[in-house]
Amino acid sequence: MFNFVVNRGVRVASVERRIYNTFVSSNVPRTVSSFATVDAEEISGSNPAEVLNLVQGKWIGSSNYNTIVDPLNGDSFIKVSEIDETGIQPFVESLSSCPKHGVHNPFKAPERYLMLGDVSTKAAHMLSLPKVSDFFTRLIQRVSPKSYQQAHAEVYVTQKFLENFCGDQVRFLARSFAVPGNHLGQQSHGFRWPYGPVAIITPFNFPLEIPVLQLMGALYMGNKPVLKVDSKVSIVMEQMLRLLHTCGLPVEDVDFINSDGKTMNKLLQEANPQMTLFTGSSRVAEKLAVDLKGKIKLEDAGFDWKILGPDVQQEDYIAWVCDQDAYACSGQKCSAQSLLFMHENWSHTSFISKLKDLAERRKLDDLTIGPVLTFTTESMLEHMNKLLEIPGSKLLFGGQPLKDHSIPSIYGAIKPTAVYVPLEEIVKDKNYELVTKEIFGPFQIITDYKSSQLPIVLDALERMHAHLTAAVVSKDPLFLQEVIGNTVNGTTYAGLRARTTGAPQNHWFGPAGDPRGAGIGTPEAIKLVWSCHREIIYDIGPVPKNWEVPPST
Ligand SMILES: NC(=O)c1ccc[n+]([C@@H]2O[C@H](COP(=O)([O-])OP(=O)(O)OC[C@H]3O[C@@H](n4cnc5c(N)ncnc54)[C@H](O)[C@@H]3O)[C@@H](O)[C@H]2O)c1
Repeated sequence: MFNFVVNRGVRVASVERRIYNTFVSSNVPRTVSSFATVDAEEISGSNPAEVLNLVQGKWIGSSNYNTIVDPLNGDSFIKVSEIDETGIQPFVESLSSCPKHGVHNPFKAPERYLMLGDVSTKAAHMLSLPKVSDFFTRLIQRVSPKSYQQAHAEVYVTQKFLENFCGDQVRFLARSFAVPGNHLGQQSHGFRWPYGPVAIITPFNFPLEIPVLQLMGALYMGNKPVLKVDSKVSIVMEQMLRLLHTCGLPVEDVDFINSDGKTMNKLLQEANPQMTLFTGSSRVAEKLAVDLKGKIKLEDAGFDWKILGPDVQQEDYIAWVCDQDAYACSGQKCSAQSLLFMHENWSHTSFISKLKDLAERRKLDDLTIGPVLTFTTESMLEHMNKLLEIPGSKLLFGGQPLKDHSIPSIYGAIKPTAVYVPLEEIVKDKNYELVTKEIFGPFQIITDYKSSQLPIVLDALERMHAHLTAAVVSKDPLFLQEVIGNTVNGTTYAGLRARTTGAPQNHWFGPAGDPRGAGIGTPEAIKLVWSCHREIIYDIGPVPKNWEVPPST
C-alpha cells in the first residue's frame, strides 16, 4: 500500500511535470538568444554594445550617443543612444495618448489583468533558467560592479517578485470592496484606479530590481509608463524589456527613454504624467517635487543607522552583518549602514577589530569591494579628512585608495572605511550636517553611547531628513520598544539579527514620515504607489412610493 502511494505520487508528479514542460516549451522562450541582443561577457572597448530607446512600440536610435566607460578599466564599452530635448516629442505624444482612466481598470479591458499575470509567469520562469539568470547577473556586474552573489540576489528577488504576481494575483491587486448604503438600491464600492500616463525614474545601483519591480507594479494597476534608467546601467533594463516582450508584454505598453536628467525633466514637464515615481538622490527628488507640483512619489536618499543595544552577544555574527550592511556592493545600497551607534558595552569587546578584519577581507578580484560610481576617491577622502578634524574623532580602519587597479578616475576606489566620531560632537549644530551627509560608497561613521545617553541618540535620529532603513540590534524587548516607538524609518529591522540592508520581494521597502514616500515590492507598495482610490456609489432606486418634493434645506 505504502509502495503504491509512493509510486502513484511519483506518477502524478511526472505527469504534472510533462504538462508543465509542454506549457513552458510551447509558450516560453528558453534561451538567452531568444531575446538578448548582447553577450554580457563579450562587451568591450573593441566590441561595444549599443542601447536603444523604445517608443510607441518601436525601438529607435538617435544621433546622440552617450559613451559609457567600463567601471573596471575605463574602456568605452557601451554606446547609449540618448534622446535630447529636440527628440522628446514622440515620447510626449505616446504618454499623452493614454487617458487618465488608464489602459485598463475594473470597468475596462479587465482581461489585461490576466494577460499581465501570464507575462509574469513566463518572465519568472525565464529568470529561473540558469543561463538567463547568469546572463543578467553578469550584465549587472559589468555596469554596476558588485560580487556575483550580490548581483545574483538582484535577479533572484526579481524572479520571486514576478512569481508572486502570476495567475490571478494581478487582478487581486485591484480587489474592490462594497458597503451597504442608506436606502434600497444604494451601495458604495471602493476601487483601485490607475493614474493613466505615469513616469518611472531609477538610479544606477540596482539596474534590474528597482526598474522591474516598479515597472510591473505600474503596469499591473493599469498605467502606461515611460521608464528612464540611469544611462550608466540602462543596458540591463533594455535587455529585460526584450525578455518581457518575448513573454507576451505588448510592445506599446511601455516607453523606454535614455537621456540626461535635464531632458527627462523637460519631458516630464511637457508630457505632464499623472504620477511620477522617482528613485534617486534627495537633491533631484526635491527639484522634481516642485517642478511636478507634487504629483510624485519618492524613494530618495538613505542615511541609514543601526543601534547596538546594551546586551552584548553573538559578536561574530553581528560584526558580519555590520560588514555586509556597510560594505557589500561597495556601500552603494540606499539601505547601506551609514551610522553605527554602539552601546559602550560593545566598546569593551573585540567587536571593532572583528569588523575591521571582515572589512579587510574584501577584494577587488571578486568585486566584494569595487568602484564607486557617484563619488571620486578624492571627494570621499576629503570628506573623511573633514570628519577627522572634529575633536575626538579617529580613523578606525580603511581611509586609503584601493591599490593596483585600472578603475577610471571619474569613479571612486577606496578601502572599506570607518571613522569614529564622539556622540557629543555628532549632535553639535556645526558638525551634524557633515556627519550625516550620505556618502554613497564603502564608508561609515561609528560612535558609542552610554545608557543615559539614549535620549541624545534618539534626538540625533529625529533630526535626520531621510528615514529609509534602520536596525535595532538587541534581544531586550523593552529596549526595542523604546527605540522603535521614538523613531520613524520606513523599513526597520529589530532583534538580534537586525540589518539595514535587504530589500526582498516579501516585505515593504521604502521611507516613512513623508507623505510623498513610495514603497517597492509588496502588494501594499504596488497599490499605494500605482493606484488611487475611486468610490462608485450605486444609487439605482427605486424612489419611494408617494415621494414628494421636501422643503428646501
Ligand atoms: N530609497 C530608495 O529606494 C533608493 C534606492 C536606490 C538609490 N537611492 C538613492 O539614490 C542615490 C544614488 O543614485 P544617483 O546618485 O544616481 O541619483 P540621481 O538622483 O543622481 O539619479 C537618479 C536618476 O534620476 C535621473 N535624473 C537626474 N536629474 C534628473 C532630473 N532633473 N529630472 C529627471 N531625472 C533626473 C538620473 O539620470 C537617474 O536616472 C542615493 O542617494 C541613494 O540613496 C534610493
